[in-house]
Amino acid sequence: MTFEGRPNRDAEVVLVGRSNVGKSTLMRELTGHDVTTGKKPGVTRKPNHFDWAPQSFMFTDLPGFGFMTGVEEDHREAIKTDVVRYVEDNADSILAGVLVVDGKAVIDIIDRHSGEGEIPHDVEMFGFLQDVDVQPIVAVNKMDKVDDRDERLNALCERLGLYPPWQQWDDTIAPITAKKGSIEPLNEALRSCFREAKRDDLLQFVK
Ligand SMILES: Nc1nc2c(ncn2[C@@H]2O[C@H](COP(=O)(O)OP(=O)(O)OP(=O)(O)O)[C@@H](O)[C@H]2O)c(=O)[nH]1
Ligand SMILES: [Mg+2]
Repeated sequence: MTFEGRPNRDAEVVLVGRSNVGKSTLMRELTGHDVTTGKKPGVTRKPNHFDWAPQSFMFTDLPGFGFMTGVEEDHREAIKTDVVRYVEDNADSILAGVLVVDGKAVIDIIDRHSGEGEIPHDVEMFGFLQDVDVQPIVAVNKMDKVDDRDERLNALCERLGLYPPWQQWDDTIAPITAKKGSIEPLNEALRSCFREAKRDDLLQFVK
């Protein structure tokens, strides 16, 4: 099963990340569209596309990978494979891959999965985006729950192979609180990405 029914757009920003990190909540903030969000992981099972006819641009909220209650291991792997394939197949039109992480939990999750021969999902996805030449932007969400902000963000940089301090990566590391609509660092990173790609026509899509 691969995702079907992708609208034909020549510029796209995708949201990827583990389940329950707040991708759909962020999507709602970015687009102003009502998106289904939920307390239970695994709410989004298929890509949600948000486009603006007649402009050839869309945001796509991809299903979460990683742990989901009530979802079999096989199915979880299948979702991840589909997400990877989606990004590979459409890499030419994807300007940025927004990797959404839970700022409170991400370090523990990465460290727990950093065993021998194991690459944590988030680290793997970050590297994968770079491999397929899609600009990675890490939206570090749920910052409202984080009190040691700088330490957290520096630790995340280290895990992703970026030299701290995090402040020098403001095109890549965007601390946000999607739930409260506080996403300006991400908007700024997206604007910078669009300018870099000589797509100033897309600036209208990030407030
Ligand atoms: N504290 C806090 N909670 C948030 C924030 N953003 C989202 N949440 C909550 O996190 C939960 C999951 O949000 P979703 O947007 O459904 O997460 P998702 O990544 O789309 O989840 P899947 O569709 O399962 O992959 C919800 O209970 C949200 O209210 C935030 O900035 N701060
Ligand atoms: Mg979702």
